[in-house]
Amino acid sequence: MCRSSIVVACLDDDHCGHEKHALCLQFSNHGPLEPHGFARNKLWSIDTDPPAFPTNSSSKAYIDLILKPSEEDMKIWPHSYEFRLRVALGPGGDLMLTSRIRNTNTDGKPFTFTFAYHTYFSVSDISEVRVEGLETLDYLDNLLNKQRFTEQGDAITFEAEVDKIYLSTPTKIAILDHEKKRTLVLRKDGLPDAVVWNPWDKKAKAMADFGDDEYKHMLCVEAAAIEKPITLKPGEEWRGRQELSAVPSSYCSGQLDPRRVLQGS
Ligand SMILES: O=P(O)(O)OC[C@H]1O[C@H](O)[C@H](O)[C@@H](O)[C@@H]1O
Repeated sequence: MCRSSIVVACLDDDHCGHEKHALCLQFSNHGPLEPHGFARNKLWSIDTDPPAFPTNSSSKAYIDLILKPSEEDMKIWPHSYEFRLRVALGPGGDLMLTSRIRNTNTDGKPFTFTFAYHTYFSVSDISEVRVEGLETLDYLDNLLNKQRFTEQGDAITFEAEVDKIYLSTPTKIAILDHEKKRTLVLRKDGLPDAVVWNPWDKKAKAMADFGDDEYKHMLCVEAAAIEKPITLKPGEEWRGRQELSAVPSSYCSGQLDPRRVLQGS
């Protein structure tokens, strides 16, 4: 059995094992439930006989984790569902996360949810990092009551607390870290939004499970579906996929295809 907020993969050499620098999953929910939803605090089981991987995929290493509600869970959120998370590693070290959520209600009722892969990336120095792919997009600012603004034309850089939900984002977003000589590339499917979060100094100090200076070396970029919650009728299934790759710094800005860089084609 596994917790949903387990470290699925550690992307950081220095802080391996610290959840804040690892990859977490959240099944978010609007309404009277705990912040960020309940899925990350539940026990998951491993599917020992998972369906085969699509034959066109080069990945052979994967595990399927399953979350279904217990009777206790249904008292808090009265819906029946199956949540299948496939964690797969590609031959070049890419990490693929595929979530499938199916409404298994037998009472005919639909349910609605929001979703985010709550990914903490380790970076050398937050002040030197930039994010490409979100410029000129609209966003909701979580620090200003979710007011809607439009981002400027430049790549995103960081010099203060940020907590934004970018809307209608492209399928590829890049986090350029010159000092680490690497670019992290996030590819996604079925997840139109992207949360960008760094607590900066004051909030970091106020967070019990976060070191005072850790904000300098992390950045959350989260593939998400938040603005338009997903509604599933009984029998319907939703799928949301995120793929993470780290590519050497020879990777050029604007050239968002890590395979071309790695394979030199
Ligand atoms: O402490 P966590 O549960 O990991 O969440 C920390 C942060 O995550 C998100 O990205 C939210 O947008 C923030 O508002 C929140 O404070």
